[in-house]
Amino acid sequence: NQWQFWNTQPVPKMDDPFPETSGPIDVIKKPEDIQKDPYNLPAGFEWCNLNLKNQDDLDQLYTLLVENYVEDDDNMFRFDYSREFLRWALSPPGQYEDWLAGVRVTKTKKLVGFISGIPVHMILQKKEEVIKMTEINFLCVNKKLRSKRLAPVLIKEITRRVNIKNMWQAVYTAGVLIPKPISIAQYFHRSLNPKKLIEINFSSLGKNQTMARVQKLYKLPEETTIKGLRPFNKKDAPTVAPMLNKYLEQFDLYHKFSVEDVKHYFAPVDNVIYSYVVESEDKKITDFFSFYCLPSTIINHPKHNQLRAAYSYYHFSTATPLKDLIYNALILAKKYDFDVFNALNLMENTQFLDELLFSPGDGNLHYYLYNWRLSEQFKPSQLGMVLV
Ligand SMILES: COc1cccc(CC(=N)NC(=O)c2cccnc2OC2CCNCC2)c1
Repeated sequence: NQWQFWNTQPVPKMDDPFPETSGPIDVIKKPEDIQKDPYNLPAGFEWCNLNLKNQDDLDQLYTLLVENYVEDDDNMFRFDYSREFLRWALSPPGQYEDWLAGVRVTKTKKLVGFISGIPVHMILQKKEEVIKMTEINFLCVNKKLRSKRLAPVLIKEITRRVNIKNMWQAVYTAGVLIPKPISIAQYFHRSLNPKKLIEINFSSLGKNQTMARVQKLYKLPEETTIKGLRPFNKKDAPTVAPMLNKYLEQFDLYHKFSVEDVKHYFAPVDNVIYSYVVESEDKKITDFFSFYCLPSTIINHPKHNQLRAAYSYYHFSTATPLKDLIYNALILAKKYDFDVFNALNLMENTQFLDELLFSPGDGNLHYYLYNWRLSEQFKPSQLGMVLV
C-alpha cells in the first residue's frame, strides 16, 4: 500500500508518541548534501518546469487537472481550477521557477504529471522564529498512469528542489489519510442555489421539506448589509497585512503575510479571488474577508456540467462580528452566481457555521507537515492557514 512509501519519509508514524518540544524529524542536512540531478523517471518520461506565463504550459496544466485531479468520495464532482486561478495560486511573490515540476511523455511532450511548491513563511505554536518552508499542492498523475509509482517520484523530486533552496519543511493538505495529520478539519457547505444543488445530488431534500420551503430558507438579500463595505484594493495592502497577521497570531499554524503577499493574494480577480474590507466613517479599515472561486465539473450529468463553488479564504474582524462578515460574503457570492459557499471548521469559523445555515460535508481535509514533529495534535480551531 502507499504507506510503504510514507514509511520511508520524514513524517511521524501513526502511533508515534508526541515529543516534549517540536522539531525536525530528519538529520540536519545542507544544500550541498543534496543530489544535483533530478530523480529518475520511468523510461519514456521526462521532467519539465512549467512557466504559467506561457499560454501553452498553462493550457496543458489546466487540461491535466480538469481531467485527472481530485474528485469527491462518490466520484460525482472533480475540481475544475481555471487557468486564471492557477496563474494566481502558483505565482506568488518569491516563487521559484523550478517549483512547478511537470512530467511529460518524451515522445509526445504530453503533460501527464505535476506537483507544485510555493514559498511560505510559517509561524508554528506562537514561536518567534519564522520557518521558511514550501506549501505543496496540485499533486496530479494522469488517470491512465496510476500505479506506475509516479507520485512518489514527484514528491521526492519537489523535496530535492526545495532542499536545494535550504528549506527542509513543507505544509500540505489532502482528503486522504496518510501518516500523519497534524489536524483534521471538517468541511461545511452553505447552499446558495438549493434547487440546482438538489438537481445535481450535491444536496438532498429532507423528508418533510418542499423545494419552495428550502428556497425560502436559504434566500439572501440582494444587497450587502454592512455600512462601509467595499472591495479590497492593492492600496489597502500596507494596512491590511499587519492587521491580518495580528489576527492570525492567535493560531498555532499560519503563514505570515508580507505586504507584497497581501497585494498578490487578495487583489480581486473575477472568477478567482474576491476580497472586501469594512471602512469606518473616519476611513479606517476595521474588518476584512475573502473567498476564492473553485468550480467543479459535475461528472456525467445530463443537465448541468459545472458546480460554481466559493470557498471561504482569509478574514479578520475588529469591529464587525465575524458572522456578519461571512453573512455578507454569502450575499456577494449569491450575487456573483455561486451555487454553494464552502468553509472549513478551522480558525474561528465554528462561530458562524450553524447560524449561517452551513451543513457538514461528507469528508475531512487533513493538514500535514513534512519533516516536522509537533509536540501536540492541533484542534482545527488552532489552524490559521487556508490552502486553495
Ligand atoms: C464539490 O466538488 C468537489 C470536488 C472534489 C473534491 C471534493 C471534496 C473535497 N475534497 N473538498 C475539499 O477538499 C474542501 C472542502 C471545503 C473547503 N476546502 C476544500 O479543499 C480546498 C483546500 C484543499 N485543496 C482543495 C480545495 C468536492
